[in-house]
Amino acid sequence: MTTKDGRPFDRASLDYLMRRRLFYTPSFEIYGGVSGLYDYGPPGASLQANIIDVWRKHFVREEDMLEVDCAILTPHEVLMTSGHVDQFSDWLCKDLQTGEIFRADHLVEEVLKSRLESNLESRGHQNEGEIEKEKKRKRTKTARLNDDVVQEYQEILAKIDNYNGEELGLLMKKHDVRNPVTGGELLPPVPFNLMFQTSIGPSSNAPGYLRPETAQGQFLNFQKLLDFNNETMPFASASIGKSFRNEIAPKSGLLRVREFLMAEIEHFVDPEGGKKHHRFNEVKHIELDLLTRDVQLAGKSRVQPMSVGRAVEAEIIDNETLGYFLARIQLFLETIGVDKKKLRFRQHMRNEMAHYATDCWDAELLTSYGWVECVGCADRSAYDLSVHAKRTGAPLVVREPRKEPLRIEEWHVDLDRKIFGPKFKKDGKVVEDTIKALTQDTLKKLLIELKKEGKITIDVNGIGSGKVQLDKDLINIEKRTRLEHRREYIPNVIEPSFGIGRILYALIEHNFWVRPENESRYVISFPPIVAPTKLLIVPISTQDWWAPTVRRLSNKLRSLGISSRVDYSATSIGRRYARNDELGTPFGLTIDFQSLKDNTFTLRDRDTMRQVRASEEEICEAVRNLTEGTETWQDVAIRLPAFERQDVD
Ligand SMILES: Nc1ncnc2c1ncn2[C@@H]1O[C@H](COP(=O)(O)OP(=O)(O)OP(=O)(O)O)[C@@H](O)[C@H]1O
Repeated sequence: MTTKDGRPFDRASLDYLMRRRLFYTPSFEIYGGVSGLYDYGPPGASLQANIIDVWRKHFVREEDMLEVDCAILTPHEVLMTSGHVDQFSDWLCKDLQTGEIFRADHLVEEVLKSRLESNLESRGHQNEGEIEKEKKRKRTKTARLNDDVVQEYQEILAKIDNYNGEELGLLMKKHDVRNPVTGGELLPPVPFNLMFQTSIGPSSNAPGYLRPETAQGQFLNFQKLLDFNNETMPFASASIGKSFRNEIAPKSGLLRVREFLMAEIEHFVDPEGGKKHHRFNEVKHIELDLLTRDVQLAGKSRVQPMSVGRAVEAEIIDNETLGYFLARIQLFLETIGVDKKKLRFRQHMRNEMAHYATDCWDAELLTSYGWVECVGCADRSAYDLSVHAKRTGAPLVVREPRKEPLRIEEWHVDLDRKIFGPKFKKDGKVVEDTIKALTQDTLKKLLIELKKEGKITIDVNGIGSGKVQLDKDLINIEKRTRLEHRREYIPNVIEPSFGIGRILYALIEHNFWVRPENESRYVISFPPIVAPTKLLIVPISTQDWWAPTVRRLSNKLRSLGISSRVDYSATSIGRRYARNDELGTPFGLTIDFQSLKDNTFTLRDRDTMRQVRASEEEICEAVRNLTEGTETWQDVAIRLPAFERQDVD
C-alpha cells in the first residue's frame, strides 16, 4: 500500500504515532490489557465524534430519519427470534496439543496467502545457488506450487467468506492447513456464538445478551415509529451505539474488536413497485467501483467502475433503494476524507448472505491489512419484522387506504351450525379451525369433490381418527367477491450498517504521510470537517503579554463554533506545528510582536505549510470558511497576502 503522495505506507510509524499521541490505546493496559478492547484518547474521541456528527448530518438530517437510542441489554427471546442465538457464529478450530484457538476462515486465508507469497519469493530466487534454493524450499515447505494449485488457492481466497464450517474443514484437510507456528494438527471447525451472554436481574433466570448490532431495537419499535411518522411510508430509523461481539481472534488493532460503535439505518420500504427511491435521480450518475458476485465466482477481484443508475438498470444492484444508499455511503466516506481510490463495493455471494437477504454489498476500504469491510448494506427483505410479529403477535405491518378498492374473488365456506354442532360436539372448534385454515387451492379442489361425491373428507390433527367427513348438507363452498379498501403489508428493510472504528482507522491510514524533506515528520491530512482540532493558536514565545490576545481570539473562535487549542510550550514554532501536523490539525494561527502592534496574524496551512498574514477579522473569517468547507486553502492563499516564515525547529 502507498500513502496519498505515492510513497510506501509505513504501518510501524503510524502505530507508534497512534500510541504516542493517544489516538487510541489498549483498554486496561496496566492490568495487562484484554485483546479486542480499546480506549480512545482525546484526538481519537474527538475524531470519532466529528465522524458521527457528519454521519448525522449526511444521513439522519438530510433524509429526516427517525433516530432512536435503544437498550443494549437484550432478552434471550428477542435474539432467539431474530436467529442470532442459533446462527450468529463463526467457525473455530482448536489445536489440542497447545490449546490454541483459530478462526477457521481466517486461518485458511492466512495460510494460503502466505504460501502464495513464499511461492512468488521462491520463484524470484530461481537464479540463486542450488543450496540457497533448497534451504528456502525446506523453510517454506510448500514453496514450489504448480500453476493449478496457485489458481485453486486464488479461487478459494476470492470466495473465502463463502464457506460453511464443513467446507472449511474439507479445505483444511485437502490443503493440509495446520497450526502455522507449531505445525500441529487442528480439530475440525465447530461453531462459536459471538454474543456475550449475561443474565438480567438478580434471579439469573432471565438470560440476555449484549446486543451484537443495533438493528433489533429499531425493528421492535417499528409500529411506534410508523405511528410517529403519521403512518407515512417509506421512512427510515437510525441508531448510533455500541455493539458487542466476542470475536474468536481479535486482530489488526481497531479493525476486529469486541466492543465497537455502530451507526445503523433501517430504511422501511414497500416491497411492491420495485423498491424505487424518490431521490434516486440525484445519485444515479455517481460512479462506484463494483466487485460483483460473478467476478468473485470466477475467482477474480477485478472491479468494474459503473454508474449506480446503470448498475440498477442492468440488475447488478437489485433495486433503486439499495443503489441509492450505496451512492450515499460513497459520498459520506468521501466527505470525511476516505481516499476514493481505496474504496470498492463488494457484492455478497448467494450463500454468504443471510437466507432471507435479496442482495448485499459491503463498502470495503483498502488498508495496510488488505481490503476491509467497513459498511455493510443489505436488503433484509421482510424477515425481521415478520419473525418478531409471528413470535409476539404484535402487528408490525403497514395498513394503508387503497386509492381504488381492490376486488377480490375468493372461495368461501359456510357451515350449517345446526348440523355441525351436534355432529362434532367437543371437537367442533378444532374441526372449524382446520377448515378455516384451508388454502384457496384446497377449497377449489374440495368443491369439485363435493359436487362429484356429495361429501368431502379432510384431515384434522388432534381428533380420534385424524379424518372427518363433511357432506353437502353441512358444508357449502362458493366463490364470492369482496372489496378491500385497505392494504396491509410487511415492509422490506434496506440496512446500511457502519462500523465507525473501522472507518476511523482506515481514514487515518488514508491520510497519513511523512514529509519527504524530513522523515521524522508525520502528517495526518484530515479534512477540516473531521479534524479533532481545527486550529492551533501559537504565541511566538511564552511571555505573559500574549495572554489577553489569546483569550480574545479563543473566545471569538469558540463563538464561531471552531475548536481551537493554544500551545504555550517553550519549544520552537516549527516543532509546535509539527506536533499538531501529527494530530491532523489543519490550520495554525501565530501571534507575534507585529500582532500586538497592528492586530494582524499569520495563518498556516498544514499540508502545504504555506502562510498568509491578515487582520484578525480576515483571519477569523478565513478559518470559518475553511472549516465549514466554503473555501479551500487555495482560495484563501489567492485572497490574502502571503507570509514567508520557515517552519524552523
Ligand atoms: N469485530 C468488529 N470490530 C469492528 N467493527 C466491526 C466488527 N464486526 C463488525 N464490524 C463493523 O460493523 C459493520 C456491520 O457489521 P456486519 O455484521 O455486517 O459485519 P460482519 O459481516 O460480521 O463483519 P466481518 O465479516 O468482518 O466479521 C461492519 O461493516 C464493520 O464495519
